[in-house]
Amino acid sequence: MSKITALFNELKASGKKGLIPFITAGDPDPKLTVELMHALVRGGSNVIELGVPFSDPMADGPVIQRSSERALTQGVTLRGCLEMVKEFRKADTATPVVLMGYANPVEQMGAERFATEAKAAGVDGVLIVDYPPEECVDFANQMRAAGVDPIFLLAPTSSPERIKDAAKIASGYIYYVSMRGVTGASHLNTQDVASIIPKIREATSIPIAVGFGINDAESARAVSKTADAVVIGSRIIRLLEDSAPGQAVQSLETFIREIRVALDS
Ligand SMILES: O=P(O)(O)OC[C@@H](O)[C@@H](O)c1c[nH]c2ccccc12
Repeated sequence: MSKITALFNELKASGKKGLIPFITAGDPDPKLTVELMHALVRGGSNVIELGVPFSDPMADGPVIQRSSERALTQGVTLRGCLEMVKEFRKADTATPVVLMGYANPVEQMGAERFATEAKAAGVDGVLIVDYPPEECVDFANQMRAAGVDPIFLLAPTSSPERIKDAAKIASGYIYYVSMRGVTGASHLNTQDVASIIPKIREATSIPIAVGFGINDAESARAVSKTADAVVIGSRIIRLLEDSAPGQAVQSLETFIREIRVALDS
């Protein structure tokens, strides 16, 4: 059983919901990423979604675009991201890490090689934004063969066929994007989310994480009523942008703890 699956089983058994924060590898400073990852865990995160910076992140809003640019300016590559996971694993072998990114860097490395190197570095899951489930059966199988969970996105616009395709090939969890548009939007409608999740559950028993537009304790708690886990990205990146130098790690831990408390209450 994969580490991600085991984690969701544990959460379910204890009646808890998963907290999945997103940070971009290398932002604000490549030297800080591993420390930020540990702060996320101390605050009560269950899975870390680590973004591989990319020059043309079409699914991302301005906040994560800026974050990606800052990381790229400092020379962060896919290999560099894998090095960071390796470094993180020296002190934390338990917390699942999901690498999130776009197809281009993965294709440059080659999917097979990527799968092996990701696994060797300690990556547990991969989410490639521009890989739709129906076109990625081989990719999903390659990842699974290497022991890495392939995670796919579903959206309000996903057809019943696509939901079925994703259910067939995904493992770990399915990522339901709460709304149309890009990351960092501010018009989350938790009622809409609540009405679609049962439809996905009809097609699959894989846990469902929901992201896009969750930016505080209240929205996290509301979404967690129907989802198995919540993903928070842009709000965290903004918090890192706004932190005084030297304060980022502590502010992040404090913010995550606040969300943890809300999810558990
Ligand atoms: O930023 P938000 O609205 O909190 O959404 C999560 C999101 O940032 C993270 O999961 C993510 C970052 N880039 C993505 C691209 C596609 C899907 C998801 C993502």
